[in-house]
Amino acid sequence: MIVTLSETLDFRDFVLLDAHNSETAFLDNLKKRFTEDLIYTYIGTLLISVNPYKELDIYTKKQMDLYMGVNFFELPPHIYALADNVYHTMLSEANNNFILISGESGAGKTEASKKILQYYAVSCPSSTLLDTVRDRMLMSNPVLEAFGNAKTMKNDNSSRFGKYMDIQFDCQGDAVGGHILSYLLEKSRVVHQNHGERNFHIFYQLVEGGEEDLLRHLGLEKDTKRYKSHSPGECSNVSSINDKNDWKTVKNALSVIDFDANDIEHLFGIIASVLHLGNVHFDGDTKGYATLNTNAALRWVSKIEAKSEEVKLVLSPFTVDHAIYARDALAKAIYGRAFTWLVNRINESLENKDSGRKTVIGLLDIYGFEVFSVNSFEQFCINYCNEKLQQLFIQLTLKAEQEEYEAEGIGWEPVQFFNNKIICDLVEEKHRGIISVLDEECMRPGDATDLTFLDKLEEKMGNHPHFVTYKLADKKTRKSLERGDFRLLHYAGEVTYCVVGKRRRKNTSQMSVNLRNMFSGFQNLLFYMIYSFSIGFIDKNNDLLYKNIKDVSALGVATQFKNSLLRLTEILTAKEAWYVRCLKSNDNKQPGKFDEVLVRHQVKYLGLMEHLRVRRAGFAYRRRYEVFLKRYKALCPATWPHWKGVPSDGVEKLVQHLGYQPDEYKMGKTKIFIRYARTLFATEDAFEISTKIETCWRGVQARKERDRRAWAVKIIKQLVIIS
Ligand SMILES: Nc1ncnc2c1ncn2[C@@H]1O[C@H](COP(=O)(O)OP(=O)(O)OP(=O)(O)O)[C@@H](O)[C@H]1O
Repeated sequence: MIVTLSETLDFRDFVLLDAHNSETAFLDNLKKRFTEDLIYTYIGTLLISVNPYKELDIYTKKQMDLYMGVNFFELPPHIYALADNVYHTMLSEANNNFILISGESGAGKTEASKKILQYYAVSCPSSTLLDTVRDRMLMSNPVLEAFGNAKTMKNDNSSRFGKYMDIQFDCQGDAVGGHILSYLLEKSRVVHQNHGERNFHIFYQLVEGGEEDLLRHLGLEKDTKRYKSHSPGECSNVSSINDKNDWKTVKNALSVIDFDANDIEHLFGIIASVLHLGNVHFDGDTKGYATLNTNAALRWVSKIEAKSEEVKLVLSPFTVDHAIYARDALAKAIYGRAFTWLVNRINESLENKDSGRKTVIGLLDIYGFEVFSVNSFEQFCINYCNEKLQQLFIQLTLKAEQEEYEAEGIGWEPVQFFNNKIICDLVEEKHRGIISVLDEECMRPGDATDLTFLDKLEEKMGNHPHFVTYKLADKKTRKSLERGDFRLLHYAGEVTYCVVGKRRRKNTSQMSVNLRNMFSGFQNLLFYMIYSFSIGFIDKNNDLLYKNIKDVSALGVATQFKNSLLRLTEILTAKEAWYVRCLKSNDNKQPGKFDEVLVRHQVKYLGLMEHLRVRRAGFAYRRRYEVFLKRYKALCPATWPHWKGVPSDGVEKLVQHLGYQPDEYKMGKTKIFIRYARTLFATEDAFEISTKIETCWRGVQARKERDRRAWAVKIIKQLVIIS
C-alpha cells in the first residue's frame, strides 16, 4: 500500500486543522475533499455535508453494514457514522438525543434526514409490529413533502416549513413510535409564487394524477392551468418532478399511515377548496362593494371546521382589492389548518401506546441563517431561530464539557467564546426586546405603521451594540442602510432587515378591527387581515388565525413563534446534541462544482468557524487510554509494537515522547485530554499512516520471504514521511 503525501494533506476532522482560525484553510480542505467526492467532514462530532448534486455510491446497504456499530472516528466521515453513533450513545447511556440538521435552501437537509431515517430503518431490529411503525415513519416523508414542499428557484423540492421529528426507541433499541412538530409553514405560497416557482406539490399531484371519479367528486378538472392559484409561477411542468407518479406514492403513503377513506376525502376536499377559492372572482360595484360567496369553495372545510354551518362571507364596504385579499387570507388560513391537521393525524398514527420506558432521537431540519432574499419578517424569525439554536449549542456543549471534566477528575477551566445571549435578549426579552416592541406597536390604538415601529426600536435599542439603523448609524455605515431598515449584528454576521411593506395603507389598525368583526360569524375560523399589498413587519406580525377572539389582543406571529421556539428549546435542552451542517456547493445545482464564494458565505453564516473555536477551546481532544495507545503506539519506540504495562502509563510515555508540554495535556481517570496543538495535527496524520503501516506490516508477515524486503522498504519510506 502506497501512502502519498497528498492523502495526508486533507483532514477528515477540522479540529485537527492547524490553521483553525483561517477561513481560507477551512475552505481549502473542504474543496479538496469535495473534488474527491468526499462530501463529509467532521468538526469533532459535528458533520459537515457539501451537496454534490450527483448520485454517489455511498448510500448502499453495504455501506450501511460497514458503519453499523463501528467507532465514530474509525471510518471516513459519513452521515451513517453519525446516525450510528447517536443510536449507540442512546442505547449505552439510555439518554435522549437530537440531531440538528441545518443549512440554506437546497443544501441537502431533507436528503440528510431521509438518509438517517433509512439507516435506522435498516439497522434497527425488526418485527411485524415494529415494521409498521418503521413504514409509517418512512411514509410520513412523502406525505409531508407533498403538502409542505414546493419547487423554488433554489430547489425543486424545497421544504417550506421547519420540521422536528422524534423517533422513540424502547430499551432494546427497537423503534416504537414517533412524533412530528412543524414550524413556520410558508402559507403565502398558496396564493402567490414567484416566477419560476410552484405552489405546494400536492395541488399538481391531485390535478395531474387524481382519478377521474375523485376529480369529478371534488368538482375539479384535469388541467392545472385552470386554477388561478397556480398561474403566477407559470411553471406547472418541471423535468425533475413527476406529479402523476408522486400522486401514487402519496396515496400509498397515506394508506400505510392509516388514513381512512373519510380522512382522505376531507383532505383532498380541502385542497380542492383552496383551488376553487383561487378561482373565486368578485363583482365590485361603483361604490366599491364586493361580495365573496364561498359556499362551493368551502364545502369541505365546513365539514371539518364548522360541521353543519353554512358559510357565506360577505365583504363590505370594501373594494375588490380587499375582497381578493380576504379570499387569499382565507385560502392561506385553510391550508395552514389543513397542514396542522395532517401533522396531527400522522402523529396519531405514530403514537406509541406502550407506556414502557422510551429514549428518543430527534431530527430537527430547519433553515440556516437567511441573508440572500428580501430581508423581511420571515428571515427575521428564521435568523432569530438560528440565534437561539446557537445559544443552545453553546449551553449544551459547554455543559457536556464541564460534566466530562468533572467525571474525569480534571479541573474545569473557563472557555473563551462569544456568548450570543446578548443578541437573543435583544430579540426576545419581555417588554424590552424587538418582538415585544413589535407586539406593542401592533396592538396599540392609533395609527401604527412600520416606521413608527422602527422609531420605537430606535428609542429602546438606541445604544445596543448589536443594533443599528440609518438614523443611529455613523456616516460610513449609513451608506449601506435605507431609512426603513434596521441591522442586527448576529453571531454569524450582520443582517439588514427591511421593516416597511411595499405599499402602505394609512389606517391599518382601524381596518383590522373592522375586518375582525366582519369575520366573527365564521365559527372557529376567525382571522383578521390587513391590506393586501402591505407586507411590512406590522402586517406580517398581525397575519393571525385564532380559534378564539380573546387571544387576538395578546399575541403576534413573532410572539407565537418565540413561544414555539421556547417549547422546542425545552425539548432539546433535555437531550444530547449532534449536528449536521449542510452546505450548497453551487447555485446552479451543477454536479461537482465548488463555488468558493458561496461556500465561504455559508461557512460564515452557519457559524462553522465559531463552532470550531468552541470545540477547540479547553482540552478539546480526548480519547480513552486504550484507544489512544492502539492508534498511536507506532509513534514511540517504547510503545511499539506492544505496551505491556498499564495503558495510561503507556499513553503518558507516548505523549512525552511526542514532545507535549505538561500544560498541553491532562491525564483523566479513563482518558487523556489534549489541547489542540500543532503536534497533535502531526500525530493524527501519523495515525492515519500508522494504521496503514500496520496493515502493511501484516502484509509483510504474510508474504513469502522474497517479497519481504520490498515491503519493508515501502514501510520505511512511510516512516520517513511521518518524521
Ligand atoms: N447527499 C446528497 N447526494 C446527492 N444529491 C444530493 C444530496 N443532498 C442533496 N442532494 C441534491 O440536492 C437537492 C436538494 O436537497 P434537499 O432537498 O435535501 O435540500 P434542503 O436543504 O432540504 O432544501 P430546502 O431548505 O429548500 O428544503 C436534492 O433534491 C438532491 O438532488
